[in-house]
Amino acid sequence: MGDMRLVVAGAAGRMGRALIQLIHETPGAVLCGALEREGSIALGQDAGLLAGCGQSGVEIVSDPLGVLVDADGVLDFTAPDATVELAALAAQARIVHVIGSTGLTSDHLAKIAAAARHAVIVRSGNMSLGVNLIAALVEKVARVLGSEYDIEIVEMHHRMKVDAPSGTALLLGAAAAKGRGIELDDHSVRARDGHTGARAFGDIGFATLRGGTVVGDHKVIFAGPGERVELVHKAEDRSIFARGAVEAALWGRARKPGLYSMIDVLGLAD
Ligand SMILES: NC(=O)C1=CN([C@@H]2O[C@H](COP(=O)(O)OP(=O)(O)OC[C@H]3O[C@@H](n4cnc5c(N)ncnc54)[C@H](OP(=O)(O)O)[C@@H]3O)[C@@H](O)[C@H]2O)C=CC1
Ligand SMILES: O=C(O)C1=N[C@H](C(=O)O)C[C@H](O)C1
Repeated sequence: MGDMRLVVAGAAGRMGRALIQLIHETPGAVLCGALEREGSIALGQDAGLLAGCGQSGVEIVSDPLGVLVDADGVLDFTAPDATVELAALAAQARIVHVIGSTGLTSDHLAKIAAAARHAVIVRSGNMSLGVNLIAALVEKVARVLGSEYDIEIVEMHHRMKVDAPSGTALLLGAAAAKGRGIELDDHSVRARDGHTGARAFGDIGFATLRGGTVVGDHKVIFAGPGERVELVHKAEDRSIFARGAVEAALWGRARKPGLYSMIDVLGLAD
């Protein structure tokens, strides 16, 4: 097999630029296409120059079909509607689709699952090794400590982030719920304001902070009788997500169609 030919969707975004830099540094991967939405001021620019890693010869374009047809995979850190559209096109082209976009609704997730019947999709709210390791630990801690330990998840991101709670917070919440043997949707508390009454037994609470340039901080708190257990992750650089995404694409190349997560890629499943 030759180098894996990768398209970056959202090429001019914070993650898009980190991905283009990382592909440039990764043996076995090569940038073959770069996408931005129609009307973007980035269209026509050289993707490598925009990302700060030198001329790549890859022009940023808006037509996905033209670039996907010549690719082995697409790295997609864009927005929910764009991701669902790309999932259908990547499935038609039978190429690997790595999805980092967050803020997906159950409707988006159902469409992604349908596309995964035809092609490999790796989706995760956080592609870093550290967060996925913490997620595995959260599941275990939730199982061991039991429901007299209240679970609260606190996250902080940069002021430009548009969705809340973060995909990572939801991933960590799902891990905690799995450890407890409950459904997150039935126990998730996303906001508290005014006279809320006492905390309900078994809730999993989420608190969202936004400000400055914070790349991504997450803390899972297990508050029990007389003690607290806290698991913390602090992202300092977007390259940790980009590294995970490129690793996922290379891993996905040898898989059968299906919907996978970073837990599968990193071999962290029990
Ligand atoms: N899973 C993970 O590990 C991580 C996930 N993320 C997630 O990735 C997503 C992007 O984050 P970030 O890079 O910070 O955001 P940015 O807003 O910086 O980048 C997103 C880019 O995608 C572009 N875009 C939107 N729609 C389309 C489309 N239809 N076709 C092509 N490009 C499109 C945007 O263009 P425009 O500005 O014109 O809308 C923008 O340039 C978010 O959902 C974020 O939460 C981020 C980091 C890590
Ligand atoms: O938007 C971001 O920046 C990030 N988004 C992801 C999330 O929603 O958890 C991952 C990371 O925390 C950065």
